[in-house]
Amino acid sequence: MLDAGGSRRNSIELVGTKAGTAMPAEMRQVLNLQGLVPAGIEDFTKQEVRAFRQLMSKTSNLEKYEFLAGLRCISVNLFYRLVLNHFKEIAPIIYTPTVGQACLNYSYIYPFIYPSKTSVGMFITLEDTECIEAVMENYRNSMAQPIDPEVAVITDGSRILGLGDLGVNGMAIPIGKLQLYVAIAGLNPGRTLPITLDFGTNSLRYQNDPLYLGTRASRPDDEKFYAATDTVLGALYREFPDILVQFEDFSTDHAFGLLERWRNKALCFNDDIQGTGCVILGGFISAVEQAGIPARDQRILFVGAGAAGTGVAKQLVDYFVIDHKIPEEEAKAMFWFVDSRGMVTANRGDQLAKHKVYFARHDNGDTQCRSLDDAVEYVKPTALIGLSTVYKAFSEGILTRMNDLNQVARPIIFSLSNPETKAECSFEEAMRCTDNRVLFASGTAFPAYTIPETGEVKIPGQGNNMYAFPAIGLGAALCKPKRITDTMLFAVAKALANSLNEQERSCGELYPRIERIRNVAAGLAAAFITQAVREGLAQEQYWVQVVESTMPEKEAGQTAVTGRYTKRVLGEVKTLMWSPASSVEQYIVEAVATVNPDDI
Ligand SMILES: O=C([O-])CC(=O)C(=O)O
Ligand SMILES: [Mg+2]
Repeated sequence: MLDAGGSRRNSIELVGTKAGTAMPAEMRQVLNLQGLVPAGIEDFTKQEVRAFRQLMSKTSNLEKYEFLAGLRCISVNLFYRLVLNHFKEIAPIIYTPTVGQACLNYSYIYPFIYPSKTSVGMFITLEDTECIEAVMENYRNSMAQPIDPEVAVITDGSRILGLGDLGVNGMAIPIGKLQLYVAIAGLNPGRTLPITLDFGTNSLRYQNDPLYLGTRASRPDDEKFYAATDTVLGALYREFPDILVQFEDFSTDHAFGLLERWRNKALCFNDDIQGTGCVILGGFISAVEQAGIPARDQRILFVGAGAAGTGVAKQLVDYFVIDHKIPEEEAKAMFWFVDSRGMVTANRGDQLAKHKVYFARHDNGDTQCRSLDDAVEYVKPTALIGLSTVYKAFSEGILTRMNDLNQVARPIIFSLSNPETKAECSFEEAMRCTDNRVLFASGTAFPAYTIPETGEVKIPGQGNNMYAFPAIGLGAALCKPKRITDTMLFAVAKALANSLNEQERSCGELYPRIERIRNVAAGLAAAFITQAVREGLAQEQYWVQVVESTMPEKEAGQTAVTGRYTKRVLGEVKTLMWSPASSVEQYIVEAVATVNPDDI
């Protein structure tokens, strides 16, 4: 007879690598399945080929998303095998940009799953916060494997990508982010925990939608919001003391508020402020190096002054201060902001939100630029960074003007808003309007562009935080720092800029190619760990020893950390972690290792 734990184990194996048509004859016999499955006994590879064919036969990306979500409920292993072997094709489905559509439709496409078998994650209402320990316990009991989650991605759905308040429908975001943790950082799926705080939505459309899955109420005021999130986070850290919490897609004020409240007392970071900041800084460093003018001559105009915008700009200021020895006031003066009311100045006559004050211009005299066109004329920027969620905010006129203004240096244009329907401009537009001279990065994935005259194929940089968060999470999961500091994130950004290979650099690219993302993430995680040890914040003794024994030669240290990690994964904790640096074959070896036919 099987106890509860036994039947849980059983369900893992049935969805494991020997499931369905891959089940060996003996297993079919034991389970009395003769005559109930086709005769062919296949290997996992064939199942994968069939699944990929079925995926590709779907006509829309949303259908592909639904297919993959369903597949994941049936076979976690097959799902991840597909994701890993076809990462380039599948990442834009399970993640940006299709995940945006998935969020908009989440209440319609919610898969029919049985949470007692395959938990999607936690949906926590305000009422649930009153019995939060029971919620944690329920989650623990629902897990397929009796292991603690290592990373939680948490949202309240109040600012999903650039799509606004989507309430509980935002759950597709933590799910997608954590799938990338598995695919890029090698985390065990069972160690990932998506959480949506279903505290209501201010969208009347959803409140009145009969199929809406969440709480039909307006959002609580700040006092209630912070009290409830404190309750949830407190319980989460009590239940899983080592867990890393990634805050995701909270509205701007709460994004800053939660980060301030928690960053110094627990292991957490905000992906939209710090993760995005890291990636943009990494790409920006590469762009500044390739632009053709001294770094201190950059004039940087930010369009959009929300959480992401000012967070990113602060990190860029640090870069100029630390790497180029420019005094902070001078570095700050290299930045201008435009928001919905025009250029952000100290004297434009409105009460500036707290996070904008640092960057408000004081040197504009009577000039107030109300439009982006005016600001471009006034600032004469060398770099234009869009985090505005205003679709096509970078008009052809603005892009052409950037080209005219930057005939000596190559213009830097980052169109970072997400998803594509919010992007400030496309790669193609930026290329066409700048005689193909642009140094470009975007938040969403744009297709490659073929220069008509030469036939040369150019690849746009995807300045998406997926280059950072899996690496930060992996680094944190391994060395368990007491907290995450700005300097640790700075180390990740620098490592990202340094990760470009010769070929990528010579093509004017700003980010490593997506095909290399697993190896790149391992290097970034190593940089994170090295810095955490340097700051005395790493708690996992093993890592402290490894890193300290290789300091101060940073490069050598990084290699050593990555190498030891692989060894550790395969040797000591193989069922708990999958190596980010390992090949797909090794990954599969790990997956197979979790299957134990004797338990059936
Ligand atoms: O999810 C993404 O692609 C990037 C991101 O964090 C956001 O736009 O909020
Ligand atoms: Mg986000």
